[in-house]
Amino acid sequence: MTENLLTIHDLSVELAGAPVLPGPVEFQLEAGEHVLLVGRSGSGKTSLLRAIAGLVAPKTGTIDLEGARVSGPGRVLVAPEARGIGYMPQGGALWPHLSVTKTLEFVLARGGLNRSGRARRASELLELVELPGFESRYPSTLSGGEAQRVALARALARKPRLLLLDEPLGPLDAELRRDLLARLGNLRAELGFAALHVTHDPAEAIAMADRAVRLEDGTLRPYEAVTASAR
Ligand SMILES: Nc1ncnc2c1ncn2[C@@H]1O[C@H](COP(=O)(O)OP(=O)(O)OP(=O)(O)O)[C@@H](O)[C@H]1O
Repeated sequence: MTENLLTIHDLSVELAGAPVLPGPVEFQLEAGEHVLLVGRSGSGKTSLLRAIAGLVAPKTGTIDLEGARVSGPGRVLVAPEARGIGYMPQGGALWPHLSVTKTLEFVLARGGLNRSGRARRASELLELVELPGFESRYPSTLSGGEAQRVALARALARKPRLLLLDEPLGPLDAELRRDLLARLGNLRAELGFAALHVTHDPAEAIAMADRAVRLEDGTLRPYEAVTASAR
């Protein structure tokens, strides 16, 4: 039996008076499901992820996680760090002044782990993304693919039930894209998180996804064309 993880109803988002996600967005995600999110540049994909993460309050509508209301009109009811959500923003957005280990430990500290627990979990995470030995490296010294893997480790640090991926393959070359997609698929099989995955190239990722949806004119629709043709 499938278990509902995320329910979005009548959602719209405004920023400084601009309708960044006009809505109304209706969406449901099952536990463990991997859904691709496509849409033109500026259609509001990042704004949708930020609303789900709790980084921005809805203008209208509601967001529920496992049946509990986490956002309502004008209100973030559950803080981002208490949602059990991992967020990999566009471009990775690593913190330039923190080493790889400090980056992971910072996130883990907010999850309440003590010092030795943080160190242990940080090294487990680096094993997971196959970057042991990178502990004291700074973002400016990492390749694009290494930086994406650190961003993935950071998003997974607190064992999220939902991973939000905003174009995780970014400007990577074809080989690195395949490598990161395979890594994501393996991690999901092992850890069981659900994923909402923004991509400009759904054909590339559809094999690992359960379905695709398209954001257009402020609302979400099934994206059958790619789902059907790529299978
Ligand atoms: N802080 C802001 N203030 C005003 N408008 C904004 C702000 N942030 C984003 N927008 C606008 O909101 C719309 C949606 O932006 P969003 O980043 O959600 O789109 P997107 O679908 O993720 O785009 P892309 O594929 O290019 O990343 C865009 O028209 C953008 O210019």
